[in-house]
Amino acid sequence: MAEIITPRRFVVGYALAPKKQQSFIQPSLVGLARERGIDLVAIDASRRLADQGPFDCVIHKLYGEDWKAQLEDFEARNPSVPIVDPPLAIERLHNRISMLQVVSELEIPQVRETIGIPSQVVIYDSGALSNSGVVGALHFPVIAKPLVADGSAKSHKMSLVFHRDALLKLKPPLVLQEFVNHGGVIFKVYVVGDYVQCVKRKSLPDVSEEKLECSEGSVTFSQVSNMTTQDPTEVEYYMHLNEPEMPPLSFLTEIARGLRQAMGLRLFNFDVIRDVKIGNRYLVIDINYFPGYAKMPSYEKILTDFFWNIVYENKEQDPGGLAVGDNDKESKVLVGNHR
Ligand SMILES: Nc1ncnc2c1ncn2[C@@H]1O[C@H](COP(=O)(O)OP(=O)(O)OP(=O)(O)O)[C@@H](O)[C@H]1O
Ligand SMILES: O=P(O)(O)O[C@H]1[C@H](OP(=O)(O)O)[C@@H](OP(=O)(O)O)[C@@H](O)[C@@H](O)[C@@H]1OP(=O)(O)O
Ligand SMILES: [Mg+2]
Ligand SMILES: [Mg+2]
Repeated sequence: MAEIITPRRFVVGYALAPKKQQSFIQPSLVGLARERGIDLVAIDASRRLADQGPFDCVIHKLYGEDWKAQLEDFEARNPSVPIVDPPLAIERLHNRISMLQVVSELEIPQVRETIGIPSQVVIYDSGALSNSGVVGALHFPVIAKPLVADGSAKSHKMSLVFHRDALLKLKPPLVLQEFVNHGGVIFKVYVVGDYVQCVKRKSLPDVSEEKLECSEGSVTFSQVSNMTTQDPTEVEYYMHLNEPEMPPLSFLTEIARGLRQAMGLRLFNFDVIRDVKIGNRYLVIDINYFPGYAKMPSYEKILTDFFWNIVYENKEQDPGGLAVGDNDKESKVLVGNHR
């Protein structure tokens, strides 16, 4: 009698905060993954991880020592199950200094375009805010960013500071980063393993020397690139978003590859601005772990391919089952507008 071989199914366990789960785990993603033999299963973070599963891969974006300990325990018991990504590697992105350090250390060809980070200083205590030795070399305006980037609303609250005296009311620990005029547009570069996609987003408008002189103190803002508006006066602004040229794809791909390797991370995005004074000078200003992928066109296919590659590569040698779907290992790059 002929033997019936049932295609092997894989389970990707996900541990995400409720808001992230709602935006990322869309029925369209769950459905496409299911068709390719991958079941996405929620992990209950309030229960012991090692008691859940079995999983062929774990993806996660949760903070705190408890969760880290859960992952360590799980890894010790299931050494062959990939955890995407290692908590230690993710932690580098929870501090805005260590986050950008890796950009300064990138070793990529910089022939026509160059990459760097804005000048910045870290401030641990209020005294340093009035210390010329610390803030004296900064060119204003500057952006004051909370040092810690832990996903809280507080960690996204920033101030654009026009003059030195306005620094005194800020609450350390923070990073003072020079504001670089960049034409009001940022490029968000999404990385999913080998895959790279760049979208344009709204940013803060440029600050002219005249505006700097007549502006007082500072203004606060939060997550400006995620803001949508109904205001008709901004319609014109949005139309201009289509105008700026994208950075060259090959250049962004090189940066993405360099960052991926240096950080040991597969799921992240980075924000890039182009210095208006030096047209081919690009600056990385932010790197985010497991960003809002659902805002990326075709995210379902991109993420399903990613999961498939991980579980298939891991189980290729496994005699216990037969995998389904196609294994597309090619690195892809796509450029488009924010949907
Ligand atoms: N050095 C800079 N020069 C000019 N604009 C900047 C600079 N740093 C930040 N910005 C602007 O401020 C916004 C917020 O900064 P940043 O990306 O560091 O914050 P975030 O809260 O971590 O953002 P995200 O929501 O992407 O995590 C940027 O999207 C950009 O519009
Ligand atoms: O949902 P989360 O809480 O993870 O929010 C992340 C948000 O994704 P979302 O669009 O799904 O809200 C990201 O947006 P894009 O860069 O893709 O625009 C970015 O703002 C991250 O910094 C946020 O992560 P956090 O820094 O707060 O940890
Ligand atoms: Mg950002
Ligand atoms: Mg960020």
